[in-house]
Amino acid sequence: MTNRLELLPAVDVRDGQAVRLVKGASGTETSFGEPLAAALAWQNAGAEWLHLVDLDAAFGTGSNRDLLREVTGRLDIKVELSGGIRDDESLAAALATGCTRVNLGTAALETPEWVAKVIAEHGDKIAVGLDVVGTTLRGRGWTRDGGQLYDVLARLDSEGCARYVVTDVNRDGTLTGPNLQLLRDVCAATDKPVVASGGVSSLDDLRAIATLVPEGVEGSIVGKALYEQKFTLEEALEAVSR
Ligand SMILES: O=C(O)c1ccccc1N[C@@H]1O[C@H](COP(=O)(O)O)[C@@H](O)[C@H]1O
Repeated sequence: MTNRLELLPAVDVRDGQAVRLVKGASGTETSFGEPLAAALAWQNAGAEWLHLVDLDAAFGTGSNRDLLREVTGRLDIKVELSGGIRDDESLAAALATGCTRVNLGTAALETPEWVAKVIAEHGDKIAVGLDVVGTTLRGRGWTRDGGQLYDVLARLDSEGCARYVVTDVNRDGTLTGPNLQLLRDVCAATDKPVVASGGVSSLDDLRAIATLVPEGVEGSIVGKALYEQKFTLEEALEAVSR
């Protein structure tokens, strides 16, 4: 595990556009233009990772698969690919993009046997997104309850899941700060690295998340704060470099 907090700028794609949502709610989209342009901007600003999400696939309203494959193929940086990866076919397509890892959400709640199988087959190419309201997991575009956080975490740990992407749904896209207690609690419950997601609004938020690196937080996704220019990616990378 690295000592420096990794930053993963997010490019969430809906209907071919880079968007940000509020609390993951469909219909709250603000559009930020071409996904490839956004991704290349983060790469050019020094990003080592991109968190790339097919929101239509997550919501079940369509697919941006070809576009996400093109974006991933055009980047030199590591890509965490997410949204709608729920079976052998969608997993094979996601991995074939050349992404560094995929992030599974709904599947971990609805098809646990399949997730155990792909964890065994693909190791650290598989992360699981634990998207929570309180301690209740949400799936299907964060519209349905899907079990209890610590029960599912214990199950996935026992199956060898390599990493968790933990999102506080009620903070996501709100610029209200990360849920540090949730991150601490998840880190206390697992030895596996945790990527924080949801709520980052300032460089101080990133510095606060960085204090949790010794507890197991490996990285942080940054979305709306970058798009709304609360700080630049260069400033963010500098803030977590010390
Ligand atoms: O990132 C979002 O804003 C988001 C909002 C609503 C639903 C999903 C969202 N993001 C990503 O989608 C995966 C889950 O996709 P699936 O359930 O596997 O199809 C989730 O982990 C987030 O990374």
